[in-house]
Amino acid sequence: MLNRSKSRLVPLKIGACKEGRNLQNPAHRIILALDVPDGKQAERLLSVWDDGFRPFIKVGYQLFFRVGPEWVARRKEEGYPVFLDLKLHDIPNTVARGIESLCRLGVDFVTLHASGGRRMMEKARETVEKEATGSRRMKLLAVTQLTSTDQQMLHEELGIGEPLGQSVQRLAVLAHRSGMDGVICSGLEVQTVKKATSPEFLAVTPGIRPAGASAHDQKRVITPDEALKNGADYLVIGRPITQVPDPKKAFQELIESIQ
Ligand SMILES: O=c1ccn([C@@H]2O[C@H](COP(=O)(O)O)[C@@H](O)[C@H]2O)c(=O)[nH]1
Repeated sequence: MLNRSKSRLVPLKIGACKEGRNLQNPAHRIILALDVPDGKQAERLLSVWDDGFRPFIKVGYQLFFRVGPEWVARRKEEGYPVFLDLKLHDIPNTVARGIESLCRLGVDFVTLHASGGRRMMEKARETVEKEATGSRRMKLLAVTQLTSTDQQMLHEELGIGEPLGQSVQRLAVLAHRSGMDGVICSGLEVQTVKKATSPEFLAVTPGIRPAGASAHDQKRVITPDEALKNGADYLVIGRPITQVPDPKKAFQELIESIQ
């Protein structure tokens, strides 16, 4: 439960996060994107793991705008590691104040756009430091270029002239220098990102597709196995698990493909 004894929500005990999870276990490297319309459907999906296993869950716009922070806080209370994928992007002060509110939920990861710039990211980092409880601090991940962006879109729609790989690398370096804990990038770019920053700098990779699966709207896709071989720390996977008749089986097959 949320502790409301003071005037604000007190962070809940963390069930698991990178430090608390055994990353030798491939199941702990998968982050399940809970892109479903409401809390009931999300809970039904999570209930397939009736053996006590708590997958790392990612809550994005669709679910968060429907269920709100209390639902997220409850999942933390139940022991789910939580990645809140809100991709914050605004003036530094507004992002910092938003981060301040999110820190109270005790979630593990939050995203913001690296293209918001150095000052925005630095202020976000200062805020999570200030709000940290004990050794526990929410981690900040900066989105480099969305995995739905390809070279043509980068040039023609976003007006960015540099090659896509170079843009990802440049934003990753900026994020690293601005105090971020890691980036969101494609599994195709992990080696470049780690080389340009540090091996400890987290590479969290969406756009994961088992061989032969539909890419949907993703452009820079890679198989789970290849992403891990490239050094990805976590694989974000949604539709290949959530949009199939047997999500537990799909999850299990993904794990087997990377073991
Ligand atoms: O660059 C990005 C940043 C975030 N995402 C999110 O990851 C999942 C991917 O879902 P799939 O169904 O496996 O494609 C989704 O929630 C995105 O919002 C991303 O794909 N790319």
